[in-house]
Amino acid sequence: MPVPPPPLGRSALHPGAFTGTGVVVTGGGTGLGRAIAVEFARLGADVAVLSRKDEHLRAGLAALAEFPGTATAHPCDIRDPDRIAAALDAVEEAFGGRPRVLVNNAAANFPAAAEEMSPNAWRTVVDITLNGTFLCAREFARRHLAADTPATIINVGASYAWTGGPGFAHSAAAKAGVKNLTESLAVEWGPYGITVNGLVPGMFPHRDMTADIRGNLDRAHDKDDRQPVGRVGSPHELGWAATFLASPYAGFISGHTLVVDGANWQRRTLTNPPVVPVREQLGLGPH
Ligand SMILES: CCCCCCCCCCC/C=C/C(=O)SCCNC(=O)CCNC(=O)[C@H](O)C(C)(C)COP(=O)(O)OP(=O)(O)OC[C@H]1O[C@@H](n2cnc3c(N)ncnc32)[C@H](O)[C@@H]1OP(=O)(O)O
Ligand SMILES: NC(=O)C1=CN([C@@H]2O[C@H](COP(=O)(O)OP(=O)(O)OC[C@H]3O[C@@H](n4cnc5c(N)ncnc54)[C@H](OP(=O)(O)O)[C@@H]3O)[C@@H](O)[C@H]2O)C=CC1
Repeated sequence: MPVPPPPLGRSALHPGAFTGTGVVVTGGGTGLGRAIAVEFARLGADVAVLSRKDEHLRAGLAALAEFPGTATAHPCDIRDPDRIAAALDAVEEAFGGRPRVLVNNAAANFPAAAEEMSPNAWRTVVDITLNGTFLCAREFARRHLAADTPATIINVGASYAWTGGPGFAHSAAAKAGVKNLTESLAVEWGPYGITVNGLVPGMFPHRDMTADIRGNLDRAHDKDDRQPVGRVGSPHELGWAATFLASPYAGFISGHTLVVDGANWQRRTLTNPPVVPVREQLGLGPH
């Protein structure tokens, strides 16, 4: 029997747990990033949203408006190290100090058969998802290393980092890189008080999903029944996991990637459903 989560608005951590703490969420104006930003704000954090599009920056600010902490939003393409540095300067000015938490949530993805993918399509997804994550982590950590202040980084991943992602070869390879990067950085920066963890969402439908990913998911009308725990996730559950990982109660957790997916990715048998070639899944004709 599926067990529903506590409702939106509840939290395991105590009210005010993040009061006075600055949190940066890349891609925090939409979908899961916004849900993560909101759960930090609910616990009193000052929250900064970084993303490219004005409409997403405004959506992030609107979602954060009801909470007491400072909310700020800054245009930034995470592929550009100079723009990341400028955005973090602006965040520090808005907060009156360095943010202690970075959530590397922004990513890029679209379904494509590997043989149809243009070199630029591959580069774009890897550049945003893996290189952008590294560049944000690097700039954020350099500031804390220079100031000798503790910090925590959460890198949002995907479970096809372990399994491969047919139809999403670029994103799966980039997310595998993100998981591996998480492990390297946790060891490199641990001695300086910086923890680095990964956070992997499973099936969390939300209204900001890009049309082609939603289109793929919408083909299954019984999504709850397809999850081992009998239901899909609610975005605020991912926010709870992020706030836990950034809390003092997770201070001894570093280099770990936490999968929040109701055990869906471990669901394999020797007789999986019949193989449907990716071209067929994507509605492409023969080669
Ligand atoms: C088949 C099985 C179905 C199973 C379904 C399960 C799916 C689960 C997956 C869950 C795991 C991960 C999820 C996510 O990561 S969700 C996050 C997705 N969100 C976003 O991607 C938001 C941001 N995205 C974007 O901004 C754009 O979509 C883009 C990634 C394209 C980046 O924008 P940018 O402006 O920088 O790039 P361009 O538009 O200039 O495009 C660059 C090249 O990429 C080619 N391209 C773009 N879209 C497609 C497409 N849909 N198909 C093929 N190629 C594409 C584009 O043509 C450019 O290449 P060229 O210059 O060679 O033309
Ligand atoms: N939805 C799901 O079921 C799953 C999601 N994930 C992961 O969860 C995270 C959030 O996904 P989700 O909320 O669904 O996706 P969304 O498409 O809603 O959000 C992606 C965000 O990334 C931002 N972004 C994209 N490119 C850049 C860039 N170059 N610079 C700055 N910001 C950028 C976008 O903002 P803007 O366009 O304004 O730049 C957008 O807000 C991602 O890391 C994704 O890979 C993993 C597994 C499953």
